[in-house]
Amino acid sequence: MKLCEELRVKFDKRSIVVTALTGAAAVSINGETTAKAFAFKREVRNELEEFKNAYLVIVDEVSFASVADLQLLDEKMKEILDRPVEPFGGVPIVFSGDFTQLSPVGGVPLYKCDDCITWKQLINVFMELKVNHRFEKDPGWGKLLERFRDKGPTTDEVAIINSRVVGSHKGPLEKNISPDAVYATKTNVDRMAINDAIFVKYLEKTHSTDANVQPLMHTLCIKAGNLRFHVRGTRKEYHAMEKKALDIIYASVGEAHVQDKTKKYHDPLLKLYHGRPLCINQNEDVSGCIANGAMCEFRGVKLKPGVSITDFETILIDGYCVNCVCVT
Ligand SMILES: Nc1ncnc2c1ncn2[C@@H]1O[C@H](COP(=O)(O)OP(=O)(O)OP(=O)(O)O)[C@@H](O)[C@H]1O
Repeated sequence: MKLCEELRVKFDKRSIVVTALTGAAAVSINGETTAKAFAFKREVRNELEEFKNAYLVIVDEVSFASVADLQLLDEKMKEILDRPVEPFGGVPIVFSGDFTQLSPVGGVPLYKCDDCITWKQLINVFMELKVNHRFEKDPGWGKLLERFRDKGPTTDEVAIINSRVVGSHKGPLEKNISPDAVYATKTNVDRMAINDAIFVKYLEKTHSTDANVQPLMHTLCIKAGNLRFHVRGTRKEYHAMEKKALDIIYASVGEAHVQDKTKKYHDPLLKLYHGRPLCINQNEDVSGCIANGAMCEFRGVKLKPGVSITDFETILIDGYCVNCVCVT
């Protein structure tokens, strides 16, 4: 920016359009999602003025882009920049990413389509970064992961990886693991089980099993109040559930199982305490870091008008008394 000032070249917030395919990736580079910057989900308004000084676009985590995404980017950039013939509206793009990481959800990955002109014919420079800075303090582990990525691990390497599994007979003890360690799970059901176990451990340390002791206010469960079941064979018939069925759902069913009509997942019983790490699941304000996949921590809830703490009920979780509020 300083250099542009010196050269008297206009530099504004659209001179370099910093984007990433996912909200979480966009947050980590102080950018926005590619979809938001280039109107993937809406009509193009008159945005030429805003983008007239754009001379570079960055699209990070390109492995998440499908062939359709790239074609849409090409179309939208042509339309926004009012240059319908020039590929991507004539603005150079830097795509960065690693195709051995995650692929697009429900689309064809770019490397699988030979007819994708926007990808196969328009890329004119390819740079591979070969220095791995991430593992500077543990180069042996870095090399092992590199081989894992390229060819798959050897038998000896599998043994080394397994020796680091927490809870295994050879691996480190749970008490020696840093409190900010994160779990990697294969499925959402595994994630739910770990989250529930962490919550119960927290209750063991902080809560009472005595019904006469007032539950602590730093912990709160939020219960979905309008759970109904869909009558099989009908399109729109829903029935209320009996208390017994509801209790089973609150106790044993989680966000990985419950979808609403719009296919969004919901936890029937959200278990929260002050400081609990959470993952945001919507792109609310990507430039303000409130983006899908970004981490945050629970500080408190804003009750709806007309609801107060006198509406809290006490529920039992593994025998511990916990505050709960119902949302409908
Ligand atoms: N040139 C460099 N000198 C020193 N450290 C660096 C350099 N480049 C990157 N790093 C460090 O290496 C780590 C990984 O960098 P970065 O997140 O940019 O890599 P990446 O390839 O984009 O990773 P990902 O695959 O997760 O997107 C970071 O901790 C970063 O600070």
